[in-house]
Amino acid sequence: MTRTPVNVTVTGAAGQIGYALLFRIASGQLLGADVPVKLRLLEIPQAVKAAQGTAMELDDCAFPLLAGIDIFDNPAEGFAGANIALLVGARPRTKGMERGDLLEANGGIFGPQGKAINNGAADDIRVLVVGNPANTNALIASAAAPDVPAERFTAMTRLDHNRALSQLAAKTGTTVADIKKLTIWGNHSATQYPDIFHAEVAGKNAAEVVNDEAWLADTFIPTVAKRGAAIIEARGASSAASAANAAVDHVHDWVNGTPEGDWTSAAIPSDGSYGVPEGIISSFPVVSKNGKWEIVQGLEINDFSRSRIDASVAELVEERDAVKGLGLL
Ligand SMILES: NC(=O)c1ccc[n+]([C@@H]2O[C@H](COP(=O)([O-])OP(=O)(O)OC[C@H]3O[C@@H](n4cnc5c(N)ncnc54)[C@H](O)[C@@H]3O)[C@@H](O)[C@H]2O)c1
Ligand SMILES: O=C(O)C[C@H](O)C(=O)O
Repeated sequence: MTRTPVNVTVTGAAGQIGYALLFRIASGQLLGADVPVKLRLLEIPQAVKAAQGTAMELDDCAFPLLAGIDIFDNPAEGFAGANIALLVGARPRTKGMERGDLLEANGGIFGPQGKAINNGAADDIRVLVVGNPANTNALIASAAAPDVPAERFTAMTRLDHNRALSQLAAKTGTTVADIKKLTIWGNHSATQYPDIFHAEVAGKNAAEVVNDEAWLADTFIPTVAKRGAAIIEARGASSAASAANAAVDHVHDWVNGTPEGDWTSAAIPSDGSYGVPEGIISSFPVVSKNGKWEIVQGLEINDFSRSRIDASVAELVEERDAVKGLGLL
């Protein structure tokens, strides 16, 4: 093995997404079958022992691409030299907690982590925030890292994208491989807007194939947008393997590029495209070229889509203003 290993930092490594994610990274699915990785696991002190247990299991898999595992309980060490950072660990909402409390608690995590990334990560650092509220946590981390280009901070809506692919395939009697150019717009929350107006099913316009606006408004959109809650209800815990899978998809495509003739969805800093205020970390239709996300331009947005994009973006603006009010930006 001649290539220098890529340093991948994973926060919340002892959590349930961490458990589903680390083995996929170590097996080569994140970056490619010829790319060695070094894992840097960041946890809170109380969870370090559990992270050590996971590291023992990683060792026991004897992954040829896994060049090392280190475990840390402080961000400065955890992000030192990181090329890829997956920010999974977050403060979950607990009983009686208001939205503002949640944003503040997460500010206490993502602010210091952003600062540590700013001070110690590698120059080519790429950050994916998975921990909720993911878009705004990414904004907080980015604001704390003024020396890192804002475009390197992204949040995950790939799980929503994958959920939408599956729902549309089921409705149209096709497979996800037949579907292209689907988009998730806005926030990774119940206001998100899964858009099929530019999507294709086996080469035909998806909205025309479906031809059922009631299904779109009353079944498809709420099913995708509330899927996270439905999984919590069914499993008694939030999605883990599917979230880990989406994180692998996001980083894989960011680094290696999206397939020709298709696009995906990712929450990236807005450049003002499609009327989304500049700087907000919002989900868009994106392609990755030469290791950079680019927003797909020139799509016509109909009234049905416009009102839904605007509603989700308004929620992101509210979250941004709330964290600004808390002095986190
Ligand atoms: N964006 C998405 O699509 C998506 C999907 C599913 C879950 N999520 C979110 O991902 C997050 C993690 O989910 P999970 O099921 O793995 O949760 P979990 O509770 O099983 O694990 C979270 C882990 O994070 C750790 N942690 C907490 N604070 C930390 C800090 N400051 N530094 C490092 N580690 C820290 C905890 O000790 C814990 O081990 C949650 O916020 C969840 O809502 C997002
Ligand atoms: O953890 C959650 O609240 C749900 C999660 O974001 C999901 O979409 O599955």
